[in-house]
Amino acid sequence: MPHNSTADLPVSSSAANRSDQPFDVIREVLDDGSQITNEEAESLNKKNICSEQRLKEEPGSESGDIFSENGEDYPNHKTINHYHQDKRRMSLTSLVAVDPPSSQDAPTRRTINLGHGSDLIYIQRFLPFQQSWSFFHYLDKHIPWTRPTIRVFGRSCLQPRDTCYVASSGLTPLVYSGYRPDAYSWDDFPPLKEILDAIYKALPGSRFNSLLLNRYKGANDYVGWHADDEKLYGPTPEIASVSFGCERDFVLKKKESNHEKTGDCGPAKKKLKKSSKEDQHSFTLKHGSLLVMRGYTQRDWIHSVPKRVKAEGTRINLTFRLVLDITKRFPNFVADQKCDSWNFEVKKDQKLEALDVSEFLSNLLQV
Ligand SMILES: O=C(O)CCC(=O)C(=O)O
Ligand SMILES: [Fe+2]
Repeated sequence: MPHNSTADLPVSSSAANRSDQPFDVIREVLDDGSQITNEEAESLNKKNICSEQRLKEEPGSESGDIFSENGEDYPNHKTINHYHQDKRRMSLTSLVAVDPPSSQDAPTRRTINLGHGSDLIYIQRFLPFQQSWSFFHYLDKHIPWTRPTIRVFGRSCLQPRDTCYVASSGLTPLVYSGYRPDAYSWDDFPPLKEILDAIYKALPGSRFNSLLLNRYKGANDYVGWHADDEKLYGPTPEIASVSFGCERDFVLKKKESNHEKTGDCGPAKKKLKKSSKEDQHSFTLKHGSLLVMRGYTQRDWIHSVPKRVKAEGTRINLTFRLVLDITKRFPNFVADQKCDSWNFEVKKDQKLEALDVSEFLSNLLQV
């Protein structure tokens, strides 16, 4: 149910101390030893195919996996592949009974400087492999996924992926592509707090109060070129993105004044100028990984998760964001607008007095 409760986002919880223990719902499912159905086996098999094969690039897109670690993945993939050979007889428990992580699996953290105040952090093994599958199954089953009709460049279309929105109460609502999702409460999905606690450990000092969830149900689901530069996030939003399930490519491209736009409704215009290498980065987001976009990344770059023929399995992505409270104090700032023109908007608001301006700016800079 959409939330209107007073429950607010906890900054930390006891869950932080038991991040290696999957939550109860999942443990019940995994420990029951029941025979796996054909459908489950098929779905898990697809995930495995998806994560083991190198994803084929679509013609025209440039490859440069700046985050892959020599193509290595979790060593336990072999174990899973073996179980898949006789999928009718294997149990769900066997499927996830992977080797405990060794010291080689320790998370590695990489910072990628995109220049001009934009940067990324990538942690490939942010959450343990097995626990990540537990999160995947929980989210796949318990999140009330919806596939809304959105408007992009004047056209209505079905959003090419499932979505759900979770946020603390009382925040400025999120509106994108003419769609205003109802916000569910964090209390409705306790595992999300565990994931958030893990993020807080990795990013001390960061704060998030909203979460956009996306589910890509196969190769044809995607997110078109966009930047998460809505005004409610301020000019330098930090966005923490956690991925589960099928690996998908994530492509970042530097904004051009006349860059082509595709959005979620398909191509609109042919590209005129070829991007240089530094202007585009393409890489694979692994199961259990964390990607953080910071600084001016939303102002200066656009990103997408393109269709990929071989990406047959389901992928779930969570993007944690901080909604600033500026629109409560300054209702002239409409959440649906993009923030290409922050300075202009500030000057244009005749009602802003000197004191207001400093309050406005400190609101923007609040973390
Ligand atoms: O699925 C992803 O990795 C990205 C999702 C995204 O860009 C968004 O929700 O704004
Ligand atoms: Fe995005």
